[in-house]
Amino acid sequence: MIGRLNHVALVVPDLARAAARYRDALGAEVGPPVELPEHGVRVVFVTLPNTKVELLEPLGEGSPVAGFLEKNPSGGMHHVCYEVEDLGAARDRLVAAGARVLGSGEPRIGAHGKPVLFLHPKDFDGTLVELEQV
Ligand SMILES: CC[C@H](C(=O)O)C(=O)SCCNC(=O)CCNC(=O)[C@H](O)C(C)(C)COP(=O)(O)OP(=O)(O)OC[C@H]1O[C@@H](n2cnc3c(N)ncnc32)[C@H](O)[C@@H]1OP(=O)(O)O
Ligand SMILES: [Co+2]
Repeated sequence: MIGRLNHVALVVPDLARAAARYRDALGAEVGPPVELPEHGVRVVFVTLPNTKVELLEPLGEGSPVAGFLEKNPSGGMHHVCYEVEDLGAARDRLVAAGARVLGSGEPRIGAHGKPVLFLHPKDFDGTLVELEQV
């Protein structure tokens, strides 16, 4: 069911500083900051030859990553995103297996303009999993 690793997401305390570090120290291809108010994050995509890194910082009140940053003030790995061909079928299979789909359970449009869902970290050994339909 899951396919390619679409991205690894890192929450950082200072997005501009983290982006500069990836660009200047690591020589990576770093995009501009993008605000996603509907998801409560500001994001910078780092494009790698085989996947992407998503640098995230909280945006606005009630950001879903604010709690994570409070618990991890230096930042840390936040989630992984796997690609699936049929998000609805994936959701149904996961729910039938007892996994918890976060939010309303309905797909939302993510940062790449495609439908995404999140699965509770407690159901995947402490890792927040995002699924993106490709
Ligand atoms: C979609 C746009 C973009 C894209 O790629 O397209 C993004 O990826 S945006 C990413 C931001 N959006 C989300 O993360 C949405 C899904 N996340 C959530 O619904 C919450 O963050 C949730 C439910 C995972 C955690 O909620 P909260 O921060 O309020 O923490 P809790 O105290 O309720 O957590 C319960 C339990 O889970 C542990 N936890 C929390 N976050 C993570 C995490 N990222 N990785 C692993 N574990 C996590 C937390 O420590 C608690 O554990 P406990 O042992 O009970 O202390
Ligand atoms: Co993501």
